[in-house]
Amino acid sequence: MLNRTQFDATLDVLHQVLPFTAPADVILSRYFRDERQLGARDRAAIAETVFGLLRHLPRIQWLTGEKAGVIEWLIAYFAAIEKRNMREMESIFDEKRLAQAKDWKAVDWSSAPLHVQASLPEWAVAALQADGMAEADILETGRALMQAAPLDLRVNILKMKRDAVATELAAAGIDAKPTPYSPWGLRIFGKPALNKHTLFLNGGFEVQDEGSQLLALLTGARRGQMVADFCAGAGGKTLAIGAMMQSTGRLYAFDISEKRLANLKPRMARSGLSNVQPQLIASENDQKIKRLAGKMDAVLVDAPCSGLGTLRRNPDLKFRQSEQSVRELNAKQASILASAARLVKTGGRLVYATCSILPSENKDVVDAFLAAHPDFELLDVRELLAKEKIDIALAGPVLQLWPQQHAADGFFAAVMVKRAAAA
Ligand SMILES: C[S@@+](CC[C@H](N)C(=O)[O-])C[C@H]1O[C@@H](n2cnc3c(N)ncnc32)[C@H](O)[C@@H]1O
Repeated sequence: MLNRTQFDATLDVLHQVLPFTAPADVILSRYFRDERQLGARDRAAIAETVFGLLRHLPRIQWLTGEKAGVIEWLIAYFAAIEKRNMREMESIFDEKRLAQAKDWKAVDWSSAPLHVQASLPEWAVAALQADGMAEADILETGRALMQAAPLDLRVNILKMKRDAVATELAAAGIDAKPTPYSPWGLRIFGKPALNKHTLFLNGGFEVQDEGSQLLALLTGARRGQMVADFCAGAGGKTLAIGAMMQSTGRLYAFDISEKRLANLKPRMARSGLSNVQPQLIASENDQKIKRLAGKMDAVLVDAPCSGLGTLRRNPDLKFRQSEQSVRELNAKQASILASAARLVKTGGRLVYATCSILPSENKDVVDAFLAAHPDFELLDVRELLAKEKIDIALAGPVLQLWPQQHAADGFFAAVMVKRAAAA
């Protein structure tokens, strides 16, 4: 149970987070930077409670009713979600609050609507149902997305072998196990501080969810090729692709965000890659793109998306996204994919990817693209991964990862190949 200092700080943070005007992790980092008196244990307890509450907020709001505010939500979180002992709560709450806590602790979730039980936005559940997903599967997905995610690392194969990194981490008391699918992944349970570890500083590994590693792998990028990471951001996937290319050939990292591309620079320096060319573009239709038309062996479109597949890490996205924002993203996704496709040469690969579980951001975008671009053909991801000796259960030719099934974030990828125009 939180002590008084931690409790008051948690309330402060929640008051700043809950308007949902900025990402919760950004607000939390800023708060910790300003409140220097808080020790490591305080910080860990506060962060855990804030993120725990956000994960369960749709359920908590249903339980506490419309008039409730932050304090009631926190009490309900301790009582109904964490099932705290009433005696523990006596040090923080008065009689009236304790009586509420007791009522909430006895909640029966089975009478709640599906989206509440799954702790997902109502519109997102409606979209999954409209696509034919069964109630039990939605519930299972929601439950898996409520869990905290483990920490995955991607070993930089340009510099190190996976076993060697695991051995060195073990020597530092960090237990890292190979991830089930990615040949470069290590999974760590617990929260060791890794950003000061020599292996990290020397570019031996990066923090990257296994699902994200698989998206890079699906580009099939090889030595000496011309490859583009169209929405490179801070380069999580760029770095993985650059290592697949053994730092040869040329790898363009495009993005419209100067700040994100700037964050790629120190990561590139650590990685030892010399084949990456970060390129700021004004939009997906930038002249720089036109000049490179038809030249790429592979193009990855890691499209801007709702992020609903990453709720284990970013639970506030349940509230920061809406039907309207997803509709706007859908238009952007289609436009970016169509533009990025122009870069692909005949026989080249186009990978469209998101970290979403919503059909409108995934297969609907790909279906519409394929219908409008008969020169592109869908490849079966199951065959591509089998060739890499990756044994993964998938329901169809595209990659859709589910946290409950694959223990990864909810990533999506479709791989297409550009065929020669019919004579
Ligand atoms: C899902 S994030 C990319 C994450 C990154 N690939 C990684 O692995 O770390 C999507 C990125 O698309 C960028 N973006 C948004 N609109 C874009 C556009 N029109 N053209 C290119 N990139 C765009 C955003 O700035 C953001 O960095």
